[in-house]
Amino acid sequence: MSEDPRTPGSLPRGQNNPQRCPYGLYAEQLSGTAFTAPRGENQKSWLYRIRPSVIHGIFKKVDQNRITINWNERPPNPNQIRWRPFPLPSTNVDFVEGIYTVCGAGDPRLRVGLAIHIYLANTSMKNKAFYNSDGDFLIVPQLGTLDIKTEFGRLIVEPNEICVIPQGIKFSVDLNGASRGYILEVFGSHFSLPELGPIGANGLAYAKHFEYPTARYEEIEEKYMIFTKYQGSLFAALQSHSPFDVVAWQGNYAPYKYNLERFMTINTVSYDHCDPSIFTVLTCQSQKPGTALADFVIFPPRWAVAEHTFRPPYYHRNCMSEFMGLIQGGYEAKEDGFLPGGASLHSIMTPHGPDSVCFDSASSADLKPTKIAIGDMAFMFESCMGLSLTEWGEVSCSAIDEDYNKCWQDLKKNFDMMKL
Ligand SMILES: O=C(O)Cc1cc(O)ccc1O
Ligand SMILES: [Fe+2]
Repeated sequence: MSEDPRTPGSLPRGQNNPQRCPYGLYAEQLSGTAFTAPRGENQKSWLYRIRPSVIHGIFKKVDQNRITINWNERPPNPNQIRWRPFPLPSTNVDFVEGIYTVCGAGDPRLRVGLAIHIYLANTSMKNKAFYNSDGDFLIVPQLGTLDIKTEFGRLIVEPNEICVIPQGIKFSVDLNGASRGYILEVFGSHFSLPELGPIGANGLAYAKHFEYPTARYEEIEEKYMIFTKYQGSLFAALQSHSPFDVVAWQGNYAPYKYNLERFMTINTVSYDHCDPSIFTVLTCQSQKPGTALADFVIFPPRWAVAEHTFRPPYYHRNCMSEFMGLIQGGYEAKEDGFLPGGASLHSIMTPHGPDSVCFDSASSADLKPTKIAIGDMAFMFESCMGLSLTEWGEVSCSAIDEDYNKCWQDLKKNFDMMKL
């Protein structure tokens, strides 16, 4: 619930849809779930705005090949994939012009699936707004601050913070220089906090630490270009006023941000390695109980105290897809090659795990309590879907590390049947 402080009393009292709204505003509902979704999942907001959203010109398709849902651009590739830091643009590029789809699966028309994008930009969006008709964006900035104007108010999101802009909500991004980051897009359902089970009522990400914007309208009678991603293609329509004209809003469907440093990390205090689901910040559930269409998981700074344990991530084959990125610092399973602004993809059943340097050092490390470096922040998008790489992701991004697979090849045979 939020009112622009310049217009007190702008939220109607006692009802959503008065015959005449305060200050001559228009009432508009934004539905984020079906009208009839169960109460616990139902999401909607009421916006009180200077003009209703419907006053816009005709949408025309934008000619571009960066954003896609064509998962057949490349043949399937079961190899381990690693990207060096994605190169920043050398010309002026704004946030929407700088989004490139790397991989994904499913179809926004069926409301099932996801896409992973990288943004590489350096210029503010001028009289432009974007909304995603296909699903929610979870944005992970790695370089540069995102100053995001949304219909619901302003969100300033820095590296080590994330934000979620749900389906349909218009936003515009101002940048203060070179900017790079990751976007997890989910089609068809929304992000929620994971269940805590035996952890109890406290732990992981606290609901109270999610920050929502305050209504802030602008009254600008100038040409605005409204972009939307609709069924995987980009469209643009012109209108003669700012879409950021919401004076007040109420409801539970709104953008938000979260500072990853607030995460209350839980892990072993005895022995062995917890599965990385213990670090889930947000989850977007599939239809299958307990199985995520996409989890957003972080690897935050923490104490490692496990006794008689190989502490780094175990060697692994997974029925899920694992896409990883690095915001800053390093990652415990890879001594080098996995760099801030880069990424890796370990697809369904593709073996992965610590590189040989990491294996050797962790197998003989002195197991005193150690702090996994302050400032490290790796993350994972984990999905039950098999992901297809795009042409950009596999070829034209020019960031593929062709030597990635070599990092495991000199893992030695240590087996000795005489030595227990
Ligand atoms: O590095 C990875 O692949 C992610 C990962 C981390 C971990 O601690 C355990 C399993 C796992 O897949
Ligand atoms: Fe894994």
